[in-house]
Amino acid sequence: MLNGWDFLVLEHLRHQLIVSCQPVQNGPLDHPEVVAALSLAALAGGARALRIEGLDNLAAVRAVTDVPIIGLIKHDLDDFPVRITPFEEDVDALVAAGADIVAFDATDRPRPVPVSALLARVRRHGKLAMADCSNPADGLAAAALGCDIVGTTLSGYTGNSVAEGPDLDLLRELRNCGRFLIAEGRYHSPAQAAQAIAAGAQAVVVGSAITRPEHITRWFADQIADARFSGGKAL
Ligand SMILES: CC(=O)N[C@H](C=O)[C@@H](O)[C@H](O)[C@H](O)COP(=O)(O)O
Repeated sequence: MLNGWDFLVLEHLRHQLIVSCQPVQNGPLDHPEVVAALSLAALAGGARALRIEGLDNLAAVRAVTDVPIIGLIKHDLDDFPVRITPFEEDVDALVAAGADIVAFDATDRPRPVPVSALLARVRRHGKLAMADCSNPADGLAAAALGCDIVGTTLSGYTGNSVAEGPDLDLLRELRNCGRFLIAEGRYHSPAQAAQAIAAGAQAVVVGSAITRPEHITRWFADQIADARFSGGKAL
């Protein structure tokens, strides 16, 4: 059962845009002050909330805005494939740095700490829990455990290659999961974000298409290269 404040946070996000401000790692934008600036730019454009990775970035963004922040920490672990907020200590640190919502990997993959323990830790802090899922089974399991938010974040990222396009079918399969459903992952155009809402999402997270100019530039460059060589002959 949501408390009054959490209910208000989710109502604030209903059918709204959330922008993930996660610069390309070690790229020219990968600095807390730049993440804070990207966040303010996203809010100026109509984002209702932000998704921020890393404690320094989170603290820098918390210092400039009161909007809801989904916080996460990515680790590259030697022994486990899960990356997003795998440890209870990560939850504590994210809350201390200002996260309102804590996102963690909720896929059915080997992990150092069970999803239930991460959820319990988020609960202990009185914050909202977002389960980053990859398929219907993950989403339904996270919903049954009591995660407040189910996200499609990890669809297409648990196999050997990254899928093309957003997973609208997963939204359709989870639209009745009974939790606040967030579309996330490869929403690269406003039209696709609108399709997510039509497919049952209650909010949409967009990252790369807004805050990773390296990726956006590559999409343009690749399309132009395709046009240059279309039909097998150079223009
Ligand atoms: C798979 C994974 O680690 N996803 C991460 C989760 O926080 C981010 O790298 C993504 O940028 C984010 O999910 C937004 O997605 P997109 O950038 O496609 O709009």
